[in-house]
Amino acid sequence: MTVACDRAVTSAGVDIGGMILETEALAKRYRRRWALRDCTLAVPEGAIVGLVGPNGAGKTTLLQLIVGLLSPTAGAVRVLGGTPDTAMRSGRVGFVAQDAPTYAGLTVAEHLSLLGAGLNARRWDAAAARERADRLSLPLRQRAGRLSGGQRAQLALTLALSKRPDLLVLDEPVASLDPLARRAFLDETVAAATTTGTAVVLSTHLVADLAHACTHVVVVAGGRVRLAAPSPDPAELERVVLDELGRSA
Ligand SMILES: Nc1ncnc2c1ncn2[C@@H]1O[C@H](COP(=O)(O)OP(=O)(O)OP(=O)(O)O)[C@@H](O)[C@H]1O
Repeated sequence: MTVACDRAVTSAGVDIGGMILETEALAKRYRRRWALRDCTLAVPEGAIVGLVGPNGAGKTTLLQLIVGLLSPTAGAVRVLGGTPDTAMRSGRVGFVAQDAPTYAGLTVAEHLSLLGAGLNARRWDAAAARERADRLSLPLRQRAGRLSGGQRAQLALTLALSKRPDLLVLDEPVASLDPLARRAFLDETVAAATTTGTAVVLSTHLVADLAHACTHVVVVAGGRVRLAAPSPDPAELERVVLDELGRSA
């Protein structure tokens, strides 16, 4: 499916130079089953794209193609003008997977000191990482394996945000956060997009979150993009998304 809208998504064949992320007829098949088909998107600097769709729709598949954890069966994905692998190696992409992986044997402080600086020393904002960890009362001396699910997610998000990435890719980042933490995290995401131009692609089942933070919404169902458009008015968003999902059910 090729879709068009003013900023985040353009038609195939249109000059979309300068985009942080582009996918062109991107597709992934597992054996005989297509998990994602014909996905064409273009995401510019500063856009926050909310990816929504039912279980098994293809959201994680799309995000993993973007960060190079999966290879396309067909089509192409370009991140920061190059391949996902090159972009990931550059340290300019922050990625938090669905299960917010951390190193169980390392403490919070060790994550911040060893991993953070190791990811990309030039961009790593150690002060911001420490300030965020303190603000969230993450226990610095505790091993990640002993953190709660929400604390582990917050640690992974702290690492990703403090890299000051050009692209932030988040697979259900707020699922395990309490409501206040969710709202605060979304505010931080908006701040990163507006102040440093970070482009964000995040999947969520919480449509209300899209209204709060996202500039664009992409609805995926059955492995196909059903809607890709600027976020409608917050009051309208839930109805638009549910209508689209209802049509594709
Ligand atoms: N490794 C795999 N092998 C075979 N099929 C897979 C594999 N990973 C995902 N799939 C299938 O691909 C489809 C899309 O899965 P995906 O995980 O991308 O969905 P999702 O939208 O992220 O779902 P959820 O909201 O439940 O996390 C599903 O039908 C799933 O069963």
